[in-house]
Amino acid sequence: MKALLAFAPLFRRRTPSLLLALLLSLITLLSGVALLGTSGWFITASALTTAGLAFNLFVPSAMVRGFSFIRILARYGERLVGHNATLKLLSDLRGWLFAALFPRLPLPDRSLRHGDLVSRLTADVDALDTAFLVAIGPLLGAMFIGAGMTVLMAFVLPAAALPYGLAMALAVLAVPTALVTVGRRAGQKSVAANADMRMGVLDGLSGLADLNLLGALGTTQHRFAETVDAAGYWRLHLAGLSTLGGMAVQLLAAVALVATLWAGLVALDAGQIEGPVMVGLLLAVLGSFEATAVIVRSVGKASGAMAAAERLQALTDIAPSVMETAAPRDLPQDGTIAFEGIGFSYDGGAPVLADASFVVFPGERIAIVGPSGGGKSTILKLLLRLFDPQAGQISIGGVALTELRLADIHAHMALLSQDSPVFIDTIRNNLLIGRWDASEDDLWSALQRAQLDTYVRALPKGLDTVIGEAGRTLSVGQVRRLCLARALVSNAPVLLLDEPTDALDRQTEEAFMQTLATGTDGRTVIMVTHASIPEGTVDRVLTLQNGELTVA
Ligand SMILES: Nc1ncnc2c1ncn2[C@@H]1O[C@H](COP(=O)(O)OP(=O)(O)OP(=O)(O)O)[C@@H](O)[C@H]1O
Repeated sequence: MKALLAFAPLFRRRTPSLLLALLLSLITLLSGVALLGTSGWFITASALTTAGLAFNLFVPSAMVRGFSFIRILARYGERLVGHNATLKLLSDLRGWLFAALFPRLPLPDRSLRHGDLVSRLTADVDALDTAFLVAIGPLLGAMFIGAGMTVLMAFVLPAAALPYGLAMALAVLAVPTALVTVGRRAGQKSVAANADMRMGVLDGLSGLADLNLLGALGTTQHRFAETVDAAGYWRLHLAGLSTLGGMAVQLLAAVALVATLWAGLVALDAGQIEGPVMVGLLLAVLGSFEATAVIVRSVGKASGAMAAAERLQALTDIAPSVMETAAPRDLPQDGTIAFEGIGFSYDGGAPVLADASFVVFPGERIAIVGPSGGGKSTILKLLLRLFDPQAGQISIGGVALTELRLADIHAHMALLSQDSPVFIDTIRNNLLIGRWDASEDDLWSALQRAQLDTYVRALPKGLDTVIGEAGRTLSVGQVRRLCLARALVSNAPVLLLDEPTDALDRQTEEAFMQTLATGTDGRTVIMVTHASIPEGTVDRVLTLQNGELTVA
């Protein structure tokens, strides 16, 4: 519940629409109760009146028609306004989540696998955005109807007011509270099992070929079946609780009905109430309990929403790997990058860098070589300020990275990482991510420097060819070259290239090195590589060994 309350500010932003939806839902419920009450009174009164001569048929029949008309319109309006507010809430929640997520990337928690993150980004957000519509709204509506009916009873049939009020309070407050308390664990387990199921599907699909080749498909299927069984078990558990809750509410409705009938008959005998009014009241009592049936159905959703809120909140508990400075300085004109006495280890583990230093002047091209796992890619991550070093300082033009805006640092340096992604989109749009206002000529020039222009020109749709998920319609080497072209399209004065020639054949690798020597338009280049570097490609080669950098 505390986690759910943490999202109150987001709900508050949509207060007017949510209040309107609540008002319309109240009108729907009230007209439903009034419709039943009036019908009961009308039918009984006309049956009791001889030949209907002394009874005015027109007023009650107009009321019945009026209430049913109001009910239809109010329900339609409630759905329209409520769903509109929910969709807006959905976009607010997604915005909140991405804003919370970005400063925490790359996530340190390795247990948070891709599928689990997808689950949080989709199912958990969905469970939370409908919390008002399916849980909070109906609960408030039923409370209002219950209170209103109790007041009405106090005037018309005082003896039934107390039992009715008690039964209603139990149905609206005690039953849902008990269900939420008892169903809390099942709600959490159900949300977690659903997330596991989603992870199983995503992992299974992406690793299907390997699992097949390794003969591990059976084991994976078996594990997936267990996850599905667990999800089914907890869902059944929640459904069972919901059924029990429904039974409890029906029982309370029966108690309220019998108490009203009892008190009504006594009052009728004493001449304190008229027969048609008593029948109308009885039907209104039945109608008012309809509002509580929705709550019971919603309790499962409410438990799910609470568990989802906890899982989303847990993301914000992860400390961001770097903190943005409160008073940032502007990027200096001088683009000299200084890496001075850097000591770094991941999460307090073994040191990756120890007293590593180098300086790159604007327009210089340097290569960093060294053994695998030595920390070369880590240097690029530190330059982008994805992590802060524990010792030493990294600066641009004499200003420490910690004093600059993260957005400025990221605009200043374009990265081609070992796992740079391509998106299910056209080649053009994949390139435009580098610079959204790049011209057609800029795109072709970058493709040519990345040695991909001949291939793209031969495609029937050229730049507008859609590449599949994760670039499936391209070879690994072509994906690398496309990502390289994207980095070249960007206007960033510094290019950080992590194994840019990885997966390229010898000929393309040599051509790329040539491009690097002549086609980087005077930009600063810091390249991490295992490839052999032809003479004249870079100004300096640094070797990273045992956490220290030396000139090769
Ligand atoms: N996010 C991370 N969390 C914890 N340890 C990490 C992380 N990233 C890298 N490491 C570890 O830090 C060390 C240096 O990794 P890094 O990727 O910088 O090496 P590298 O020299 O680029 O290797 P390669 O040439 O194989 O790409 C390795 O031991 C690696 O396991």
